[in-house]
Amino acid sequence: MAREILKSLRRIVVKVGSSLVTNQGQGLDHEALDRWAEQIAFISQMNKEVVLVTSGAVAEGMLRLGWKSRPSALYELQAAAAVGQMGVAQAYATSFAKYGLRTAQILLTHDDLSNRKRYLNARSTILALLKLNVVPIINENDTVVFDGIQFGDNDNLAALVANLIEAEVLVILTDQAGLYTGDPRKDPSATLIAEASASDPAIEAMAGGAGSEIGRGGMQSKIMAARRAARSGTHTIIASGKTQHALMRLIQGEALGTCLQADMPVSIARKLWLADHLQVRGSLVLDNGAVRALLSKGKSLLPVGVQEVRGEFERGEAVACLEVNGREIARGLINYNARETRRIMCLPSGQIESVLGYVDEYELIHRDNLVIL
Ligand SMILES: Nc1ncnc2c1ncn2[C@@H]1O[C@H](COP(=O)(O)OP(=O)(O)O)[C@@H](O)[C@H]1O
Ligand SMILES: N[C@@H](CCC(=O)OP(=O)(O)O)C(=O)O
Repeated sequence: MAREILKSLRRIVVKVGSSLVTNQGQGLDHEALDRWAEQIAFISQMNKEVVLVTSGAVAEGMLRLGWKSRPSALYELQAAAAVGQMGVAQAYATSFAKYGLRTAQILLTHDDLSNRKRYLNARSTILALLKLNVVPIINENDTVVFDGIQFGDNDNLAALVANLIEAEVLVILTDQAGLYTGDPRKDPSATLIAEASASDPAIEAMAGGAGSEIGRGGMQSKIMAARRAARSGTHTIIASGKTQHALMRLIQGEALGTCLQADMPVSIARKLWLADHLQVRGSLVLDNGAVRALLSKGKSLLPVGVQEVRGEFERGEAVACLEVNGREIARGLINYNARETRRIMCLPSGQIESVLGYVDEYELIHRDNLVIL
């Protein structure tokens, strides 16, 4: 059962929406932030990695600028978000420091994650922060979005982040106990769904979207996010952030909220995605040792095992890995462009810096970004 994974999971993305982090859209609810920090600190102590996706920039900006109602012009929303994001970062740093944790601010757009080079950089940065035991606090980079700052955007962003870092679970906390058979604000007889497949078309019909008074992104954007997360093997739990210690209780296996299950585990989903979606831009001819390391030991590909580089490609693009006889054995996202790869091939990783003057990564293709064919 998908919920079982909560007890053994390694990495989790938690998304808290506007309805939970703001005081009715005016400023941040600092006590609520303290409660998230306390719960995330509890989870980190269990050796699990947590990434927090949070809204609140526009609401905090409105308070700081003395604006009573949410503006409709995009440039005004963006200005408010720019003012408010200072407060979001500051407030989370303060709340987490109470529990001995450091935080980092990451502002992303959907475009960043569809660009392969930026995708790899965002991924490396977040994974490095997690290794350093720093909690990444993510929001949309509202300054540069061009299609509006919309309620529900962060549901989608949280799903993209879950895909980016291969989180096993995405928890979307909101103001309802989970997904109901209908919008509980309008239909008092609606009942809570405990579990469903994220790809079940019936759940979309239950979810209210734009038009409901408070939930402008509503459940619909959460279902879309769950569906997107499931494509990379991530299960989604939608639960109430108002329930006391909801996160701690979920992580200990309590059946709160709605669990929307992915049909396959993260590892397999990622490999399928890599195999299906990557247009190969070039190829690497490997020596026998590297072929063995990839095929039988599940290792990353190091520059030392590459004998020849064919074609032109940029960092983050897909390349094929060939045996000396030309047979393709794997493909993956490469950490260096073709020029750099030609300079560092056949060399031990310790020499990358002296040859190039910098090191992006010690692996040419990390095993997480590699699919064996
Ligand atoms: N089937 C449903 N089950 C639960 N809530 C629903 C459903 N359909 C619509 N909603 C609405 O979605 C709202 C939550 O979405 P939203 O306000 O966008 O939250 P957040 O700010 O946490 O992202 C609920 O308050 C509820 O009114
Ligand atoms: N990025 C914006 C808000 C995006 C948004 O409202 O998302 P959500 O909380 O999912 O409805 C902010 O920080 O104010």
